[in-house]
Amino acid sequence: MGSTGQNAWKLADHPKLPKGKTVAMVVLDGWGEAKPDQYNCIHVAHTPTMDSFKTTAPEKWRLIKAHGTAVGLPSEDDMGNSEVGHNALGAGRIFAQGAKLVDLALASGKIYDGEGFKYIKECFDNGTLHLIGLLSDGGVHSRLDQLQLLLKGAAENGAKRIRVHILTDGRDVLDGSSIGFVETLEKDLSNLREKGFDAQIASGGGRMYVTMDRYENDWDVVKRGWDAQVLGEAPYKFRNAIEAVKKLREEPKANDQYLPPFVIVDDSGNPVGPIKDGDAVVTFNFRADRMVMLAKALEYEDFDKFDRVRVPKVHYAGMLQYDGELKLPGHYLVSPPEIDRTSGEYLVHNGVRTFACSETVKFGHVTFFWNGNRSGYFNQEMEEYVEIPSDVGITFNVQPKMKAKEIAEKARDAILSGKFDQVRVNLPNGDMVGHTGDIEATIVACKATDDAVKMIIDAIEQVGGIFVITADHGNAEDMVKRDKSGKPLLDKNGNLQILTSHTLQPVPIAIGGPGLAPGARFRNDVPTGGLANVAATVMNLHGFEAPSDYEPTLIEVVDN
Ligand SMILES: O=C(O)[C@@H](CO)OP(=O)(O)O
Ligand SMILES: [Mn+2]
Ligand SMILES: [Mn+2]
Repeated sequence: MGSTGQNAWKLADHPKLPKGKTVAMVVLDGWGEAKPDQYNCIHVAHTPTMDSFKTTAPEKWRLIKAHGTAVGLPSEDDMGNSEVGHNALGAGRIFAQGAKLVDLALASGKIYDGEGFKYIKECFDNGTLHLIGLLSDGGVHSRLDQLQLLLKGAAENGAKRIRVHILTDGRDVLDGSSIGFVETLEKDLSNLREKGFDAQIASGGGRMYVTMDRYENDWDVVKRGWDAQVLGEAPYKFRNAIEAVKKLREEPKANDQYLPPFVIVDDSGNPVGPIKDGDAVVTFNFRADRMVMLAKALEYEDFDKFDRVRVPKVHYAGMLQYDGELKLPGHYLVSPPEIDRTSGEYLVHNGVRTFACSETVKFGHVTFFWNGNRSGYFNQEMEEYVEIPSDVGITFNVQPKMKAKEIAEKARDAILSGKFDQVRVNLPNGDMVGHTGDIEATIVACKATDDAVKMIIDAIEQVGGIFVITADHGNAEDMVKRDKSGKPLLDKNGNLQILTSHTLQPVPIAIGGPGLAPGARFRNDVPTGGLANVAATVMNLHGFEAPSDYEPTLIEVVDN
């Protein structure tokens, strides 16, 4: 911004909308809009509150885009996700996101001229290059084609010995697709071997059970990965990764997301790629939340979350820097998007007292991602962030109600306390249960979400406030893979192909409450509006104009 002084943060008064109304900002995670059928869990579930917005106040309900270029992703084929979704909601502008920035850096070759690559390259003569990350083409945390380019580029730039530590997906892509991705990677590695490089897969495991925990929900997940990747120890040992994944998937109930950790061993039974002193390590996920914990384990000298046993002296770089505030990791291959001047920061500077809450698995979404990938408060006196501990060690189809009620109660109490102007929550159920692929449980999840929304809008009713209900991307509204005409697809055994991932669907946004000015309604001249238009809308509802470079507001106020 032009000036860094306090004045630069001052927002103009909205000409028509008053200040001082309590605004509830509710994000339903994984709640899109799709045709009603039996695989649309939101449609099947009893959701009278969410239904009523659409039917009783159609001028205060609409759909907005939540995927593709509307949230800074490379193409319209990219489904939405929580990181880019909450970034857009909070920042009010569309930033080229990690997926795109890595594409550009790889295409131009600039990645190899950067400080991060030079740093890891210092180990190439005498050490091994380890690449750790999610192996799929989901495009939410990482992409296989980026890994392939990085492998090729590293080899061309001097890496002689390369070990890949894979995390199987099944959450952003179909369950069972891990085998195909491992086969593709094995082919690439064998090509490299033919050219004289020593390149192999060294370890693996399912993303939800090995390494990719987030927000410090369960350090055991990261420890399992550490043991396999760094120490070369795991309950399962295989000679190659294709065999490993095929065998481990044979266990009843096994799936890609939760495969147990394994290491690849040589003829004598020794692990082929533990991480040692003098090695280089790259975590090739571009998305932050599920890499931060491993980054801490690799980088922090003082670390007490689990016994690392051996802490190798390595040159470590992230694909991106995952946390700008913590400067974590210190070295990275591609600079992250610089998401500055978020609505949260503006509003705090303009006297808006903010409360934010979710349960652990989504806590960082409504704080860290919302605030432009920044941890902590802008102003401790004016903000309170509350984290409700998530259940640990279960898949959420077992507890589909999750902590929706507890989150809603906290929001209700915050609203009724009169201490806050904005009360912001993320309700995780549609997404977290949707990812399990369990349709019955997802229906229960959607009802629990609707009940929670009801509790929050009842509180808003009591204080004469305003509510904004929206979502970050789709998930629960479509649980099957479909052909182009929308017909559910069957696999070769005639079984339905269950969709565990997010979707490309738009999401609803509803506004209302007794504090909403009588003439306020959605404009009809922003038909392509998306998540990034929400921030200006919310600033208006707090009585302010949004900064001029924000995406336009979705609302207008007509004289009645
Ligand atoms: O669980 C996650 O990491 C992603 C899916 O990969 O979901 P969300 O973007 O909703 O957090
Ligand atoms: Mn989400
Ligand atoms: Mn999700």
